[in-house]
Amino acid sequence: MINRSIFLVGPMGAGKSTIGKLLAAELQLPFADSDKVLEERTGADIPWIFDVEGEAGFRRRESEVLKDLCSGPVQVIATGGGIVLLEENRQQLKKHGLVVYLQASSEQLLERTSKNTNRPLLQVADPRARIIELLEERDPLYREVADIVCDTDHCTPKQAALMVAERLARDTSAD
Ligand SMILES: Nc1ncnc2c1ncn2[C@@H]1O[C@H](COP(=O)(O)OP(=O)(O)OP(=O)(O)O)[C@@H](O)[C@H]1O
Ligand SMILES: O=C(O)C1=C[C@@H](O)[C@@H](O)[C@H](O)C1
Ligand SMILES: [Mg+2]
Repeated sequence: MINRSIFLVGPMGAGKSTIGKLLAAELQLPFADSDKVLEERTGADIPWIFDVEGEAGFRRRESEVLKDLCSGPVQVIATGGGIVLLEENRQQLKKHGLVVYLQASSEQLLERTSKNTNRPLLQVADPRARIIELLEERDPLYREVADIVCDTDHCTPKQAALMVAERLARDTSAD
């Protein structure tokens, strides 16, 4: 039985938002996306927030959103790729959720993030190098919080959602 929210973590382009929606439908749970909640609350999009308030301002807003989502109803929650950077966020995730790390190779991440410009941290001359650098820094943090790790390189979003649902059913069957 799933009695805690399911948080999807992982790098930009791992598919947290895309797979999260499909997973929520599969589990018949509501869906929330922390990036979207943050944008709605702020009344501005992520590039604007980074421009005006810097990454530190964005991270403050992100932590507030996470706290509220953690005290809300049980649902599937796609998080932002940098949610694991702050220790207090990692504690919240571990305490309140079942955490799924969606993994993908840097090549896949590059391909999946190259189609739009709404990710400020990737608006650099060499996004491939940035993706590798972020992955090196963050992979241990995603693993630290994860109950389940799923590789999404070789599956469609639908297949990935079904794979996560199966893993969750297995892992929560003893609860
Ligand atoms: N398993 C997959 N196979 C192929 N394409 C995928 C897969 N998962 C996601 N995509 C595509 O990659 C793009 C980025 O996915 P998505 O926005 O869900 O990533 P994200 O993890 O939420 O990233 P961010 O941290 O920036 O919010 C989308 O166009 C999506 O359709
Ligand atoms: O990986 C990150 O740090 C980010 C990922 C996105 O989901 C957004 O939260 C924002 O673009 C920052
Ligand atoms: Mg997303």
